[in-house]
Amino acid sequence: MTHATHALAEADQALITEEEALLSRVQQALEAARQKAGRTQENRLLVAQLQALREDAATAAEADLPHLFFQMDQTRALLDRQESANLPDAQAPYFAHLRLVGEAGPRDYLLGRTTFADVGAGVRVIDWRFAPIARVFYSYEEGDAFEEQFGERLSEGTVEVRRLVVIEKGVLTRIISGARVLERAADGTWRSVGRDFTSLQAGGAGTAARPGALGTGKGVRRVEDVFGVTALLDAEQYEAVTVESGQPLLVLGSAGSGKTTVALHRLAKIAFDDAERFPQSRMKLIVPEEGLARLSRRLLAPLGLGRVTVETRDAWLLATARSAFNLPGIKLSPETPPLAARFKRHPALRRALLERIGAPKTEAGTTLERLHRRLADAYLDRSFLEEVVRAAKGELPLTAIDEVLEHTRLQRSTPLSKELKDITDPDRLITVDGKSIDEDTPYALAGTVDLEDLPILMFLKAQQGPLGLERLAHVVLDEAEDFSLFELFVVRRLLGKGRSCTLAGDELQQTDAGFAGWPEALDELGIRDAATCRLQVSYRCPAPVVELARRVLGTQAKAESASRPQRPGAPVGFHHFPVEAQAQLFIGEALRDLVAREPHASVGVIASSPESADAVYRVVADQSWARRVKDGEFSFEPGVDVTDVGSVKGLEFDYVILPDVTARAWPVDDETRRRLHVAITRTSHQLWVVSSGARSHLIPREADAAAPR
Ligand SMILES: Nc1ncnc2c1ncn2[C@@H]1O[C@H](COP(=O)(O)OP(=O)(O)OP(=O)(O)O)[C@@H](O)[C@H]1O
Repeated sequence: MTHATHALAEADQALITEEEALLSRVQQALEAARQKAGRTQENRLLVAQLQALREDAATAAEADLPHLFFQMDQTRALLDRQESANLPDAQAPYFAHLRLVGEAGPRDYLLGRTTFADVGAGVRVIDWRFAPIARVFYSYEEGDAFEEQFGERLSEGTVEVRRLVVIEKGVLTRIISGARVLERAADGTWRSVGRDFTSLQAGGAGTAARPGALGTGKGVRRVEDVFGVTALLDAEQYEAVTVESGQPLLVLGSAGSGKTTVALHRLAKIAFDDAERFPQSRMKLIVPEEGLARLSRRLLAPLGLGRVTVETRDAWLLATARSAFNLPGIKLSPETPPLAARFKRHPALRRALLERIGAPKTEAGTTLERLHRRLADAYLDRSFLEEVVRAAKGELPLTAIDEVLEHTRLQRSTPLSKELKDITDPDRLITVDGKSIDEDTPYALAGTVDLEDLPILMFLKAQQGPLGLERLAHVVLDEAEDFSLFELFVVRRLLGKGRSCTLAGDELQQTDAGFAGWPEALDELGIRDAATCRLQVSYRCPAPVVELARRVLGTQAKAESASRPQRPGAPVGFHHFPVEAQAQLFIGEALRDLVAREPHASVGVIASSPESADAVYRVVADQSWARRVKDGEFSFEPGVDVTDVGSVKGLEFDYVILPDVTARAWPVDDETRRRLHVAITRTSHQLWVVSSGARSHLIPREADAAAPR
């Protein structure tokens, strides 16, 4: 490969030549290995089979051809898979180059996802999960002296070369060595560019960004870097990833500091180190929202963890309760009133309940029906409810009491079908619009159980004996601040004595009631001795976004827990309009313009509520790139997702627009502060805050001065 290398220093050119020669050597060695694998017994059979099918096809009747072609395709796919099994992907075989100089002289190592060696050719690709080479890569800089235990012996030396390399479709396109970044353009020429992690990730050219204009050039083109963030883990993240597999781990850090990244890479490392003890089928990731569940599945697959189950908290609770109570189905209430839900998740209830109800005396008393009746008796006891609200010390309003009482009464009432049992004509039990007679009436609640009650019922059952659940080898709870003590109690039962788990969380992103504090959470899980790490760098959000997010939190923001932004970035755009319709039209225009300029960008329009999201969506509904995302059903394709703050935990978008930052939608209270903070911190490149009428008082005053209109 030859290049015009204008404006490149000699040293840069030498570096490129060296890396290209290395890649070429690896590709040749891989090709040789592939061919050798192709000559194995099994492959010979497949090749023979393919040949026979080809001969059949030459003489077959036309009607038989589709079937024969199908078989040929399948055999060819099998052959491909066999040949490349356990070999690195030749299109992107590694993501880093390390040269260590020790007693035995210099030695090159390449870090990738699959180990491969051809010593004769001087090629050593090492799986990133393989210590100690990986430890040297993640923990030392170029030029550092290192000292690590390599098996039995202590190895010392210097890190002569530590480079990140991006290989796309078999072609080397970027080399990052310390502060030096070299990039290959589409025409094959190389140039030297400044170091910017975001350009590494998104591949954007980067243009001067102003608050009044949406777009920074980051979504112009897309780079499918198969190794993604694995190559970029910092030393402290790697330290957390490599915490011993049996040890419980709590990963803390502010929004976008890489908590999910660490938790998922830890899973990959554990599965690699001890596949027998930690088979994927016995590891589970539980997250509070559907959107994050979908994202996590996408992130797990390239880490080789496609068989780890990812469940939302609600789906997990229902499946676990069905199994604990041995029931094929549980009739859930369509929705728990917000204050009743908050009451049932509060730590004060966890403390008061056992005293009130006590353990069931016999196994017969542990059916869901009987336990639910006893629980409902407690919920119908006003003095008990008052005691819990008092113990909550202001975190539960007094009005929660009446809401719990009323809701429980409806749930314990006699179903309408029983009251109307004398009516024998089934048609008379259907309304004119075809619905069942109790649908959309308070009677629909009769005989139902709230989702929030499921962990409580399992907690009560467990006081009598085991829950009979299948044990898990490792559990990851992401957004762990959204799990109640009762839910953590059930997780503890799933883990049994193993205790191997990873909690990733940030108390400042707590959006579901019930967080008791980290010491209490660890106590409930029986892992008070968990290793704890606090991630220090905020990778997702540029500095202006981090600053706004901090200010929105008000006094809840704690200096000691703040991660520092890793890069500057576009200023936040504040846009205020007299009326809502103007704001919406403005957003519609800006989106059209942005998508035309940056077709590969991901944009999140994050409203305060589903209703508000519906209203904004109307202005772009006719555009093919606009999606109204409900219930977390994100596709993660380029384009615009119009959604609400209740669906975006753990997600990120290149551009975020908050379309309705009004005083009514975002009032001043601690919970709203945290919700707005979550919405703001979804931004990876640029944020716009749009308001109309009276702007939310959560937005600092100086924003007026910064506003471009
Ligand atoms: N060391 C790193 N270098 C560069 N980018 C990183 C690094 N670690 C994580 N990232 C990127 O930062 C973004 C945020 O990471 P991640 O989602 O893991 O953070 P989080 O702390 O779980 O966020 P949230 O609090 O919103 O759930 C992702 O795009 C991730 O790929």
